[in-house]
Amino acid sequence: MNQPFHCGFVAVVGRPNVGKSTLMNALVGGKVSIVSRKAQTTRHRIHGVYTNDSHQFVFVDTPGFQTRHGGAMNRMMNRVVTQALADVDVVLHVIEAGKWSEADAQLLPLLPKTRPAILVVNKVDMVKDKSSLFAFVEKIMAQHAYAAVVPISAAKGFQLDALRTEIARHLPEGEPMFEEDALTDRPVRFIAAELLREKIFRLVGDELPYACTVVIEQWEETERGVNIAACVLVERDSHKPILLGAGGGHMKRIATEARQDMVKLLDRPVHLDVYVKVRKGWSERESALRELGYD
Ligand SMILES: Nc1nc2c(ncn2[C@@H]2O[C@H](COP(=O)(O)OP(=O)(O)OP(=O)(O)O)[C@@H](O)[C@H]2O)c(=O)[nH]1
Repeated sequence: MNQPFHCGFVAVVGRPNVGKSTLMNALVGGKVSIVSRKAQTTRHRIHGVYTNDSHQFVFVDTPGFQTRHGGAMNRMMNRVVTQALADVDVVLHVIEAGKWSEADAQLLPLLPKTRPAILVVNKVDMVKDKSSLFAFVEKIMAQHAYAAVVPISAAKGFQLDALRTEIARHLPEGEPMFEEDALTDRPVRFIAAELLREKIFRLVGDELPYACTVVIEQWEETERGVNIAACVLVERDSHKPILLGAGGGHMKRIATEARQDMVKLLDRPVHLDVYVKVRKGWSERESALRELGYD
């Protein structure tokens, strides 16, 4: 007799920069959520989907939970985290091996009491003395009734099968929700916008990316390929020249690298035009955020 199929939602939470996006991409096996060295590059809930013979895992990536900075943007981000946890089958609480901070502890009260949470200790490749991890993990396990603890390295692909097996134990019986080869339920144009935003994060100085968002203004599929017009919204007039760089050189490099990724994503030639517009105070106005698609 065939085994029943299992399918469920898996939330990935953790303070900024612990490696949530890297982990989700490694588990799903495709580039879905953007990865960057800077904190808080993920503003959206993103579903990544992984399907094998017996299980479908639907991953929910969340923004880094944080309380350090005020503002409408952060209130909204923390609300997204809470919402993401309310309706899932299992939660992965991702932390960094050997590093437990106040920001990690602040997530504990948000972990659902009625749903299993797995403590995922990432970046174990960075720890020389692995035996030191026992005492580290023990202290954290005492603070929440975790269903399991799995040490991993998302970047090196270490112990990912063990983690999948542990997650699978908590997925309920049910038919698959997505096509077998689906990576994400987000439209490709959203991912294309994220690819451009990722390049801004990688190539522009420290503060500016936090004041940027990307809106895809035009998306035209032709026989020759896809024509895309993207607009980068910035907070202040002074941001514009920084983003553009001397003679527009900076933006040219950002657009070139983003276009190369878009070609890979769409598997077709891409023509990309990028504009920069100033829209004052966009990150402070929740209504403006909604308008721009940050629900
Ligand atoms: N050494 C090591 N570095 C890792 C590992 N996993 C992730 N990283 C690095 O940690 C940094 C942050 O990774 P992200 O995946 O962007 O972290 P995140 O938690 O999604 O960050 P936010 O979007 O800010 O919440 C990146 O530079 C990754 O390359 C790992 O297993 N080992």
